[in-house]
Amino acid sequence: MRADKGTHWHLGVIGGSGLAAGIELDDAQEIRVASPFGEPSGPVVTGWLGGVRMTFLARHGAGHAIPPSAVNYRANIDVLKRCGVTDILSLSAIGSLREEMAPGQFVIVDQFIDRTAGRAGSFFGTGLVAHVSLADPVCPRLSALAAASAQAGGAAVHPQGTYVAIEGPQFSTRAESHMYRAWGADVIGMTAMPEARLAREAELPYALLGMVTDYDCWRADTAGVEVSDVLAVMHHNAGLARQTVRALAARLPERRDPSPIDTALEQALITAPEARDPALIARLDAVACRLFGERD
Ligand SMILES: CSC[C@H]1O[C@H](OP(=O)(O)O)[C@H](O)[C@@H]1O
Ligand SMILES: Nc1ncnc2[nH]cnc12
Repeated sequence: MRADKGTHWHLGVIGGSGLAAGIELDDAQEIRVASPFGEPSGPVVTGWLGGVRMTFLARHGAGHAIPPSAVNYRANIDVLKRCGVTDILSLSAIGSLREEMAPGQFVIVDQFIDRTAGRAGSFFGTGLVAHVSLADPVCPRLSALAAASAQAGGAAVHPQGTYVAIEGPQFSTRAESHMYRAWGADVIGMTAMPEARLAREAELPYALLGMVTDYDCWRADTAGVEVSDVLAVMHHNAGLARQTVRALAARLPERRDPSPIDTALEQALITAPEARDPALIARLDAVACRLFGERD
């Protein structure tokens, strides 16, 4: 049995630092969704925005209790898929590694360097091996729509940027910050990996709207990052972020045409059918429902 996404959008929104309160939705319902991958960050809020189905999840849980290393990224992506989400927009606070990407501005991230360690980074494993392509890790369609929506709301938007994901929870040293710049990274954060790679494994097109909150610590005359600075900018920007999501809902074409990412697993599975682990396949009832059966 193969589940199709059909032609309707169902946008999943993951809200990061300063955005736990979420987006106001019509007919909103808070639902606890169980996942075979463990506890998600919290209940989802699902409803409608301008006629578009939307499901929101606060990445760090209520009251920002979950640090970046302890976010259960697999469960979060799994429950969004289980809710029927077709695409994911991630909202994140980011530090800037470039003069021209100033605090208060938005960056539509299109590449990643992953410096995280020890996070569960795949839904697959022994008994079902999959290698999805991550060359182009974000969805160009959703990214372009998010950029246009942010711009329409008056935000200064950089349409591209490379995000280095650090393990945290500490901010970087100045030496690290200089090194990431030399590597070609433009912005820095602690959460987009493995979130983006898991979204790809779940065949969910993913876009990241980063909100610059600080200059990290590479500038000689700038003090190190403080959480209070990040939250002050986010507080200021949260309205613009919510406005961007509303504008995005209005801008989505009536019909959702298929994306190549909807079938990302098609060429990725390498384990022979007879060597596959039924228990692992059972856990993939949502993530790989298109290949292994409908969700109940
Ligand atoms: C509060 S500063 C550091 C914190 O902010 C970012 O979170 P998110 O990506 O969820 O908006 C960053 O990645 C760190 O987790
Ligand atoms: N400078 C920074 N480093 C890591 N994560 C961040 N989130 C916001 N600013 C950050």
